[in-house]
Amino acid sequence: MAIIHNLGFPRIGGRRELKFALEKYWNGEANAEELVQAAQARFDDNLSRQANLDLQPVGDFSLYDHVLDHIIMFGNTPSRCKAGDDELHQYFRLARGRAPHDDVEQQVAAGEMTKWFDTNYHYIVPEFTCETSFTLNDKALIKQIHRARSQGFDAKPVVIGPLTYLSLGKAKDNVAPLALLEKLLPAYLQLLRNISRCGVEWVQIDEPALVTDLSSEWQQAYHVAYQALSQSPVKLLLTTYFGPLENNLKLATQLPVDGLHIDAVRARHEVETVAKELAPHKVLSLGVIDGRNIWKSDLSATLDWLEPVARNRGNALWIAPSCSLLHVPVDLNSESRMDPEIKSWLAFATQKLNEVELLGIALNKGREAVANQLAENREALLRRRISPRVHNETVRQAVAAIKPEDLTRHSPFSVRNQTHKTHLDLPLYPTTTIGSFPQTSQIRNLRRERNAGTLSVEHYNTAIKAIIAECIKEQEQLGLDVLVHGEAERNDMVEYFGEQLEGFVFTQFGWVQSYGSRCVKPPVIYGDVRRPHPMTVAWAKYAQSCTAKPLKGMLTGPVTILNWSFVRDDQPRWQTCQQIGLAIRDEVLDLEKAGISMIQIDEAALREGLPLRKSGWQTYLNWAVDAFRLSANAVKDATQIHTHMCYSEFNDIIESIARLDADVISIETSRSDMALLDAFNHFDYPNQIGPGVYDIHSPNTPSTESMVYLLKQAAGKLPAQNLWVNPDCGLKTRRWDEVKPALENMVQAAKVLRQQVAAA
Ligand SMILES: Nc1nc2c(c(=O)[nH]1)N[C@@H](CNc1ccc(C(=O)N[C@@H](CCC(=O)N[C@@H](CCC(=O)N[C@@H](CCC(=O)O)C(=O)O)C(=O)O)C(=O)O)cc1)CN2
Ligand code: MET
Ligand SMILES: [Zn+2]
Repeated sequence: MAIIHNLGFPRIGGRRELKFALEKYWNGEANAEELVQAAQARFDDNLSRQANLDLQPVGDFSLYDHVLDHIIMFGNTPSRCKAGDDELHQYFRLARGRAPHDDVEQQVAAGEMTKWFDTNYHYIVPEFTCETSFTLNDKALIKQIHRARSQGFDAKPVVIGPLTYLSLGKAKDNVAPLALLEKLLPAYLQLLRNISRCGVEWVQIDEPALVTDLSSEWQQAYHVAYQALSQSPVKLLLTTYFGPLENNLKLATQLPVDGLHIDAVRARHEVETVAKELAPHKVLSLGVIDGRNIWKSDLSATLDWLEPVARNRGNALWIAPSCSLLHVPVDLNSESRMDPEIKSWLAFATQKLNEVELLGIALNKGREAVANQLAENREALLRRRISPRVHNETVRQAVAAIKPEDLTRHSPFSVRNQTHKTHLDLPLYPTTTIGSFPQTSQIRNLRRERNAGTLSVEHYNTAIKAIIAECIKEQEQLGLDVLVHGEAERNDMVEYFGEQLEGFVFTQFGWVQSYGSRCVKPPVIYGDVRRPHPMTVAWAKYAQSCTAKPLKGMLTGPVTILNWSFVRDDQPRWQTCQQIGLAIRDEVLDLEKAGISMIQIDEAALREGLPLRKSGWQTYLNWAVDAFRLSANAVKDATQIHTHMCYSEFNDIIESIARLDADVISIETSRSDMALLDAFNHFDYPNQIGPGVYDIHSPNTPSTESMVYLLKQAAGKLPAQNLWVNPDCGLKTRRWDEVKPALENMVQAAKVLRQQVAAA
């Protein structure tokens, strides 16, 4: 009998119930008890949606972030967050720099956030020092296990494994995270003992780091760790996902655990080898349904290869989605407005579990038992394959006509830079922002009413124009040098473009958690991409008409649109990216024609698209950078191209960053004390850079002094005439009463630096 299970379920809720509960709590509109109640309702609902599985994951649920939960669980909370002993307050201080009702003295620097492997999910980075020690505090997890079991579920706790946990963290001094393993293992062993006492048989221990490049030291540490954990009274399912094991395959199959889960979507080619290497008494869990995309699986094709594996493995075969379903929306059935043809090609989390269930029945009872469902599935896939809506000959021809010179600016940067100096008339340390200004509830309500049809498009547009005019006025009053229109008309920097491009569909409720309470609705790219009409030109023109200062046109780049969408799986990603690149190129040229002299093309997701293994990097970077260049480089010398990237660890890809050849790049650096600029320094990066001087993810106000300090650091690493002054990222998640004092201080910081240069 094959066992069916799941690795994790989205926790934010199909209607983002958890988001709204969190934000109410943070704003003081709800108390802790109400927050906990809302969270329990989500927890219960998630379990009931997984009732048909043999085992239900527990511990995948989290109030904010599951890595943060582990930081708390292992007593790894940084001391700055510990004022008072309220654990929930400590939790949110580390998450976002403050707890509800914290006064200024209690506010702290939030924990650094970074991307969870190659996803658009962000986790809070564990902090390690030589002093770090671990004390187990597993109340929260144990409570969840009891809650699930008391409702009759066969709870399978999900825990991040010790080595992945250590590899996710960051050393705050010269400690080597691996040196902490010895101190960490007793806490893990105690945790597993406590879990066992709840009556649990299996624990899913996640080690996705096993699909990344590991040094021999780290490989060796896996032996040490799992030898120690083999004393655990519960059975361990060592769980890997997001890619093939490659040179870690032998290691993973030999560790003394009771079972191994592999991503049989991204590592389909390793299934037979793993099945052979893994001792026959061990459980082999195959992640056969793609947890990273929203297409229906080809169930019959899966069964074709799965049945022989199942026959050989007997009772020791489990099946599941490839990874946690955190990265896909909850339920396709909520999409009442979606084109029915396209909808029939898709599966969200709930539907994916249904697919796992069907495969389980087919394996256990024979395909006849689900013959109708299999036939329906085949039919849907066939219709998708032959649908005329997927192919567009005009797009194919435009792509075929791309010439190498289309990717290159007319003149090199040094020449363009001179032109910009004469045309743009900017001070030293020019100040600007990254694009978005607060997305107030007024803006969101306008959009909701427009979507509901209770507000006409004209009225909506008029209202948004007024907001843009107001935003421009605020920026002028703040004394910023280069203005933006503020992105009020955009629901999201990717979805907004997806809604206007052919080849995309968008959802109503396809929410995916990005970090904490923040969600995105990734659009679905199902066909060839074409831009039927300009997407941003009218707004940019209007905004420029409101001011004599230069205004940056604001676009999202092809790589970021690709990486933050659900992408078609019937052609290589680079081809889709190239098509998007052409669409954005058209938009760039239309903006230029409309008199916009600075155009920012955000590539926030360039880095996160890197394959997990270094061996795949160069190929990706080649086509990704080319797609950006295709979109950006048709402009005249006089036009200044900006780009923006957040979470910018650039040391290892600086050559590709330089090859983008953007005139100005703004990057996230404030949480890392400008250390990220070293790459630009060592490389002698010639173009201009705006290192972010304050962290926009925290509601706290940055002081002028803190920003002067950071700018001086920057000026020590790069020539002052190349530096811009801007926040780390867009301001859409902040309130105006947070943004105004922060930008006031930022403009002041630039003035201080200019005065110091003048005095020198
Ligand atoms: N795609 C993407 N990925 C990204 C980023 C990004 O900006 N986009 N940035 C980084 C992550 N940062 C992020 C920062 C902010 C938000 C964010 O603010 N998301 C919004 C949703 C944005 C959205 O689509 N809003 C819609 C829906 C509005 C809405 O909720 N309407 C309510 C009205 C109530 C209200 O919000 O006041 C309703 O219909 O009930 C709109 O503006 O139209 C949120 O969670 O709140 C997400 C990610 C990295 N990955
Ligand atoms: N222009 C965008 C903004 O300011 C860039 C955000 S990068 C996640 O919101
Ligand atoms: Zn950003």
